[in-house]
Amino acid sequence: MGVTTTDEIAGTVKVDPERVCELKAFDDTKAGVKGLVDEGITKIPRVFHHPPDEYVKASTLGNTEHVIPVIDLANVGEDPCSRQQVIARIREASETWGFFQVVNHGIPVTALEDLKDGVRRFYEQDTEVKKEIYSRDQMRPFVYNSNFDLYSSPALNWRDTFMCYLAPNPPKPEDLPSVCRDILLEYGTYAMKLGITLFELLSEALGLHPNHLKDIGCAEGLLSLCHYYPACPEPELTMGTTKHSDDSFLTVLLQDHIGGLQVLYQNTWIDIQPEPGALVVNIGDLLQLITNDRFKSVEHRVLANLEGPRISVACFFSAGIKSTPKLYGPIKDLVSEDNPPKYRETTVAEYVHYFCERGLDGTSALQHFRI
Ligand SMILES: O=C(O)CCC(=O)C(=O)O
Ligand SMILES: [Fe+2]
Repeated sequence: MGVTTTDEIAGTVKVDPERVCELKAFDDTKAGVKGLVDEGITKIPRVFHHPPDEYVKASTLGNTEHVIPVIDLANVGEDPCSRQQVIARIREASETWGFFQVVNHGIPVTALEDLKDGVRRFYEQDTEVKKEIYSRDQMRPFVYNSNFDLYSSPALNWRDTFMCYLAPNPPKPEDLPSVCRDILLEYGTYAMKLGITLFELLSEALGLHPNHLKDIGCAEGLLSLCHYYPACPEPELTMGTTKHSDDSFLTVLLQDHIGGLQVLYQNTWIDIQPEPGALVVNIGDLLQLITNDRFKSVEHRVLANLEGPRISVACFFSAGIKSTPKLYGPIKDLVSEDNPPKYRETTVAEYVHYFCERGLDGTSALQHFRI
């Protein structure tokens, strides 16, 4: 993994030793972005500066016409008529926005609140306790650090994150911090159940057998990322999360009331308004790949905010990446002579490795796999 920055004049990529020192000094504090805020800084370090963005914000256009759909899953199990309506809305959202929100999704609202509280408790515990576990060792069952792509991305994000795999092998309770252990494991069980329901509905939306996506392993692996976006003294200079699409098949995201999550639609940033009790669902790159571009993995980002901290939990459904040598390419039933495969086959491990090595640089990893 190289340490690079873009030389704007020559348009080439070069190593900047001063920047490398700044990155290392920040990493060595092991206190993350929250540590900077706790110190009381009023100007953000230059490694967090992002170039100005080229797209328009819908909110600045006064545009209320673009609203990501909120879909009620209350009766999908019992009533065939409402199931068909839900499937139609999911199909439309997945083909256009790549995003929708769900309510009455089966996860109790108390569990969502408990999870956000647990994540907050983790970040707001004593810094010395957190320093002990701050690490970039991806082999650990629980990995806490700031900016997974610290040494490869062109600009840092105003965000700290911890991650753990909740499936196929849930972590041992003793491998998780006691402040959020029980709720993380409980949420993992709920998220998996919801994921299976969503893959059934998505399979039907594609005209496939309801079990198709589950049977090919789309829900085998579940990775959770728990983000903490501290309040930022200069939010207009940086980003909470750089523009990216997800490397999963599907992502289920819990966001709090602060807002700042935006989706790119026709060169315009559309806000995903926080909806109490709702979960945000988005199509990932791997689902776009196996549906041969029918479902869209859409770029999104998170703005830095003045009022934070903002807390979110993203659950990524993928194959069990460490184990499976299985190849994924466009599903045979979805291709034809008129619609030939647009992607070569890949393993999930290869895809995720390529995605993570590049870091969030604002471009899509999918292009690399296009035929
Ligand atoms: O924090 C959020 O709302 C989104 C995070 C995200 O996009 C991700 O983890 O991939
Ligand atoms: Fe994402």
